[in-house]
Amino acid sequence: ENGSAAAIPIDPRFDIAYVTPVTIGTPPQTLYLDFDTGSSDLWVFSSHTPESQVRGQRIYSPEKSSTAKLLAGHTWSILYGDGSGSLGNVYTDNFTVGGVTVTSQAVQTAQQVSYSFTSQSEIHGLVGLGFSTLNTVFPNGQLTFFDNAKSTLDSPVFTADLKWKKEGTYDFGFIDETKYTGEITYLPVQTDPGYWTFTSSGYAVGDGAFHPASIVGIADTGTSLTYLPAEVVTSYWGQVDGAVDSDYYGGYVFPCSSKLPSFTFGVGPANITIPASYINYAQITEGSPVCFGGLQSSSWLGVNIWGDVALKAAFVVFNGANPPTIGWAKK
Ligand SMILES: O=C(NC1CCCCC1)N[C@H]1[C@H](O)[C@@H](N2CCCCC2)[C@@H]2OC[C@H]1O2
Repeated sequence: ENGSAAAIPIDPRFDIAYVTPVTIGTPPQTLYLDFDTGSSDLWVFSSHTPESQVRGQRIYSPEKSSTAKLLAGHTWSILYGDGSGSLGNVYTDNFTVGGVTVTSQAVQTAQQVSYSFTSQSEIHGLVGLGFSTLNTVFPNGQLTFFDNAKSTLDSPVFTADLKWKKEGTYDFGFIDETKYTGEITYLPVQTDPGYWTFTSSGYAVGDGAFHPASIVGIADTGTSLTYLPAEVVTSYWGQVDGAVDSDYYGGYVFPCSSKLPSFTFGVGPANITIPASYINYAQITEGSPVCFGGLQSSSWLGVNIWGDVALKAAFVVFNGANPPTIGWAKK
């Protein structure tokens, strides 16, 4: 059975993250979760989360679900690249997204969440869509929703059609031809250690010359911005009046009034162009004349990350066949 579900920006001002409605248990409990191709744990705020750490989030209460089963002796603990994290225990239960149901999905219930989760009332947990090798459940790692659902889908794929300051969609099991233009270019995926890792064929700043290069990076729906090698982002921000790489603000900032070029990245023989407006990410604080860039350096990270700023410029196919591939199309 295929499915389709909304990807809703959690903030009307800028795209920090996108959440998608899911139902868990019997009778169904609806939560809004952050679908994250950069991790592989499905965890939720729950009746096990201390009240002091819950601030407006919906919670999953396994004790109210007739189909919930404790996965005895299993725990989990995850730390994300931004320093946020959570930990807890594990149930299995019915899990449905956009009409696709997995009847015994591992649902990781949070017993602790870090402050950045507590402070985001719109995110009620995460659905990891990375490879199941990254799952942190101990002693037995659990399968992602996609890995569990794959065999029931017409095709072992899911697609991301994220949008700038608008609601997009995640589709499961099929490729909706109305959501993109031209051809989809498929690239090989390196599945070790478990991210959707691919190699971009280069970049161009605005209308400038295309620079062939091999940029190895991960496609990460759970990361707001895009992080690329220093020489790439330096050449981009060098074209923006007043742009500086600020230790104070933790990245490239620029005068909100400055004109930004677009950014094009290669996908095989094709390319995707990120409009300048997507790279004018957000004012430092409400009303500030200082703006924070959507393109930042990955030099401190050790990995290049194609986050939402890049993904929302494309229609992206996460093909879970053997071997997996990733498809990119203009839209
Ligand atoms: O840590 C990363 N990415 C890193 C960013 C820095 C550079 C390395 C990658 N992604 C996380 C994201 O920040 C979290 N956040 C929660 C609060 C609202 C915004 C989303 C959310 O939880 C896990 C995942 O998504």
